[in-house]
Amino acid sequence: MPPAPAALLLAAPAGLSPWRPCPRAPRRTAPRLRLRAARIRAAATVNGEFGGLGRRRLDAGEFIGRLRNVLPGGSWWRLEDEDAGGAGRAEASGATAASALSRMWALVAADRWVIFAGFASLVCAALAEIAIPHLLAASIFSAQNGGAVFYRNAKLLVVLCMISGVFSGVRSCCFGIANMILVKRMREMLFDSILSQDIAFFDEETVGDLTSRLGSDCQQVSRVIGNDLNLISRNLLQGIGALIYLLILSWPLGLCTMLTCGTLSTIMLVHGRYQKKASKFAQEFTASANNVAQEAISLVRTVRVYGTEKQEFKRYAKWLDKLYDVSFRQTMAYGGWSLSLNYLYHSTQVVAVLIGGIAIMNGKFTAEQLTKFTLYAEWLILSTWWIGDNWSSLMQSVGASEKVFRLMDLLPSRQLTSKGLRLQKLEGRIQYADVEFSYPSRPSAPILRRLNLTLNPNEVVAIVGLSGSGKSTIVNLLLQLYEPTNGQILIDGVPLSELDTRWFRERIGFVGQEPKLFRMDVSSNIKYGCPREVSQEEVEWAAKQAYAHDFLMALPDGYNTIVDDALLSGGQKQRVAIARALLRDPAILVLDEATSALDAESEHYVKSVITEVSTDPKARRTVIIIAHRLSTIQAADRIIVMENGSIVEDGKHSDLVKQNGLYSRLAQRQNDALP
Ligand SMILES: Nc1ncnc2c1ncn2[C@@H]1O[C@H](COP(=O)(O)OP(=O)(O)OP(=O)(O)O)[C@@H](O)[C@H]1O
Repeated sequence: MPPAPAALLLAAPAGLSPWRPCPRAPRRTAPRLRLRAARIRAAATVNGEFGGLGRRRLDAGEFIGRLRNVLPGGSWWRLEDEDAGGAGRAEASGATAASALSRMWALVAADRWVIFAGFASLVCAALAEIAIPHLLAASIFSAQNGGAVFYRNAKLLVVLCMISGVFSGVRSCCFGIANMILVKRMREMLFDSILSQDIAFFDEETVGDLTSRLGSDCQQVSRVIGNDLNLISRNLLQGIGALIYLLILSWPLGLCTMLTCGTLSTIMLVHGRYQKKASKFAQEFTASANNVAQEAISLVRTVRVYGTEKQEFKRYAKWLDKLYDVSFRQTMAYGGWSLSLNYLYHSTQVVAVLIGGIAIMNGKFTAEQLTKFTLYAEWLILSTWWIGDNWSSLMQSVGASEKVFRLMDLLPSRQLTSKGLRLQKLEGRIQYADVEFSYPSRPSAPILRRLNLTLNPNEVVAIVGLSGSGKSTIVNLLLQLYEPTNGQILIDGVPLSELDTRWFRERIGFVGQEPKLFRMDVSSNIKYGCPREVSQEEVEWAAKQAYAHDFLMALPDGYNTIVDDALLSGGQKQRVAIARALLRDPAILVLDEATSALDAESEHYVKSVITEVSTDPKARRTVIIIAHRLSTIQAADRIIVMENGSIVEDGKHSDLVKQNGLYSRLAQRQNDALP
């Protein structure tokens, strides 16, 4: 028996059987796998309403219509879903099994010796195994006629069993190793490709989807070499050997068996193609279920506070239901395939015994020949069955591999491939010249409109404005997370796009609105991404500068305490992030001041940075502060006021207050809000 559809097993949470519909989401409402008009009929069939078992009696026409839907080729089997992403479309333009396999071969080609050794063992084991039924029958019948031939046959049988055992073991090991190599390389390349994409890519893709490609899809592909190809090759060899033997023994009976196998192969191809398509849907649904789970778990505090556990469960169950639906059809298709096999298998046996028996009675065939025939016919049909099983599994893996390969084929971000200029020294002059920008995910919504702004070296510039006015976007462009749609940014007079991105980023310190920490110790978090080797003293120096040293020393293991995003308060995380930025001694420091809760904690620091840059010549650098609390940035050299993606005011605090414009209104509003 082949394993149950893998996507189902991978996606189903512990305790929730993948073979049962989710109890909370009745099949009547939740699953929206639209198998065209057949959906309702399909549900009726699954629920046992088909054929008069339900409450309403069906007339003959309706009955025949429904029967036609569930028969092979009927509309019940059609796989379509509006929410299935590219699954349906991918099928139309999908790569063939051959091209997917050649891609996989390219990944393991460096270690081809393992595969060659596996195939050599496979041939030896198959040759030994193919001779076993012949010798078995010969031994049994030679026992009737005396000892010598029987003992010779028995010895040969022992030797063949040993050869088959040893080479089967080597074969499994080699293919298993090749498989591990394939999955490891695939995951490495996929992860590398994902990490090298432009940030705009991550605006469109979801974390759950991408981790699903890395996890379950790669796992599904892992069966290709170790299981599918290995077993298909073995059974193919054995099947061909058995067929030749049968034709030599009796060509009419051999042809009869061949006919059965031909029919089985046709059903196998249709079944394999169906499984391939179904597996793509299962893949999409698994990814969507993962996505919901990932989102709900990462936002579990919000979920708890708003009491939306049931809502989240329903969202998750919706995808599980879809997965169930598609897996149900996969299982039914597999059932159909098994049914055809059993039927054809037993018919062949009966036909062979009937025709062979008549031939024995007519003296044209011996009992030993008929026994050998039956053994090899069984072998041939079982080989065809196993090839069919492994073929459908192979098709599922090919289906799963297509999206993985498509992601792997994405070109890396130009920033990571191009070698740009490295200036002798970064002075810190930043010019935005006629910069226009809209986010790639919303190209029709202009965010920055012909922005012209110059920041001089060592100047402390604060950017203020209403929420959504484009303040963070200005910084995003400087950090090269996105590129301007029009215009350009110049750094010390050189277009930013011509600079070596890595070199430039090493000279920028950035503290975002919601700094993230990695799950590692505090020291490593502070050192993260630092382009030079740093000592513990330097780490502590940076922490002191960021007013983080005291609370870090109070942690259970001080600087060795393992932290992550959930283990420190927002303000504490921000101070660790500030220490991280300062440790680089950046020529340009960017502080995207957090809104609301963090303001009080960051205010003190922002003020001290401004004071330090103004008074300490060693600390001088270009500083950009995106500020929400205007009281923190009064001492800045310049304040830029943004509205709807344009600069509407530019000057010192004292001048802007007098202008009676947006800044003075904002300042007034904040003053009024103070107790
Ligand atoms: N990745 C993105 N994709 C599409 N639109 C975005 C993206 N990031 C921001 N935007 C949009 O761009 C506009 C400007 O956002 P931005 O974050 O620059 O504003 P902001 O002035 O920094 O706001 P806040 O003060 O609330 O942080 C907003 O309308 C926002 O919805």
